[in-house]
Amino acid sequence: MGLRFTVLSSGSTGNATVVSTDSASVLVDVGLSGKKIDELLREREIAGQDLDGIFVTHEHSDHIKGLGAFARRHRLPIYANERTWGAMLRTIGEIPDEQRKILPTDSVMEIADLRIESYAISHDAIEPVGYCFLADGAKLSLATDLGYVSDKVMRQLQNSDVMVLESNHDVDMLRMGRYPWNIKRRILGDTGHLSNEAAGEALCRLLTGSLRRVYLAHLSQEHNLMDLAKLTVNTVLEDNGYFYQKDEFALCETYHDRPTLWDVVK
Ligand SMILES: Nc1ccn([C@@H]2O[C@H](COP(=O)(O)O)[C@@H](O)[C@H]2O)c(=O)n1
Repeated sequence: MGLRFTVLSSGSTGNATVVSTDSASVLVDVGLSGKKIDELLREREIAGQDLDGIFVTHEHSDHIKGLGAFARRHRLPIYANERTWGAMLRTIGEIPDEQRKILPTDSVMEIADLRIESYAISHDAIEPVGYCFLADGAKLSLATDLGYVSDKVMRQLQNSDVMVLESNHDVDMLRMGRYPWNIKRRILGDTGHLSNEAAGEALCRLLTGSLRRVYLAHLSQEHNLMDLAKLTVNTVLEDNGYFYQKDEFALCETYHDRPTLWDVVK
């Protein structure tokens, strides 16, 4: 079946994504309780102990809430860079040495036929990363929790077939919303979260030959709506002269309260 994935949950209430090939299966982040992740995996006919490892993007609780319990229960290796390990150790509890794996930022590793590339992103965590997954000539890129898309990130995301891209908020809804000003400033800043417009602008530079689907992710439940996110991204694309046919490219949804269907990347 080739490279495939399901976003189990997306948003500030918890993030987790499964990426699989016929020979490897990994989880990116465990932002829900270990019990809930097991339940969602079962729904997708995956057993926790069959995973080959967990890749951590950063230490914020919506990405590591269930990490310790889940990894210990299934004796899974956890991959993160050294500074992220340092930042999350006190919250995830004791992890046996054999499960602690250091994956430096901007490095590449392979598990069976799955190639995993980590890349640095701009977010207010100690050393946050995104991941690209490649197998069978297909590329899936995960890009959430980033304040802006740097040229380096842009180069990393090039030639993706499918992307999971942050579209956190509508700027006007956020500005008028009830969050305290310091949190609004954080979200809008360079180490915060991508707005719908910023996601659209990034896509203008990424909508090249191979990109077929983009899953809008990490939507705020306070300051966004899926239809608004899609409309804004499409408007930015059209304003910049990017028009596409429905059979060429699609904007897809992720959810905070249910998994996406399996997507076979290519
Ligand atoms: N009281 C709050 C609410 C949210 N945050 C952080 O803001 C970011 C965006 O959150 P959404 O739920 O609106 O997507 C996210 O990083 C939250 O953790 C906060 O710090 N305090």
